[in-house]
Amino acid sequence: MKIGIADTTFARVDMGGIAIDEIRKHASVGIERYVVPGIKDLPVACKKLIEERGCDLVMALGMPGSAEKDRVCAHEASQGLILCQLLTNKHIIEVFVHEDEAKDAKELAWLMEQRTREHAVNAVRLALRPKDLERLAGTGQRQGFEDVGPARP
Ligand SMILES: Cc1nc2c(=O)[nH]c(=O)nc-2n(C[C@H](O)[C@H](O)[C@H](O)CO)c1C
Repeated sequence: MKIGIADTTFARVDMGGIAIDEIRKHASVGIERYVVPGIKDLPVACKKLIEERGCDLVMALGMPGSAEKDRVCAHEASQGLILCQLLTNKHIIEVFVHEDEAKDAKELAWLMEQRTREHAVNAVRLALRPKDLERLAGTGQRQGFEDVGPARP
């Protein structure tokens, strides 16, 4: 089992390093890292991690900025990542933290780390322990900020 980590230099936090640190706490798997300039470069990095470097699942980590052009960029990158999943039949866990989700740089750093770590656990579950995800179905999990919990009638 090999997990790929694709991340960017545009991000203001070392999301790839954090993801690798978290994965190593939960599983003994091979890890391949591929760093690109920005989120629009992630789809091909993921495809290469899967097709050329033998990854079974990839995490795509990035930080869209707060300008309108960055939001468009994030949407385009997401579409590329979805297409890559369909072309390769492998999961890509997209971990995007929009810069304006946080009120300041301190909260941004916290959110980027928290969301990355929680999705790294999801990546391990998806790759190795799918039953763990089944147990969490419908429980209102969120990555980063608080879970919202299940809705009750
Ligand atoms: C406008 C823009 N916004 C972002 C962004 O919010 N986050 C990010 O990671 N990268 C951005 N980029 C860079 C592109 O994703 C890409 O790296 C370049 O267009 C080079 O292919 C661009 C060009």
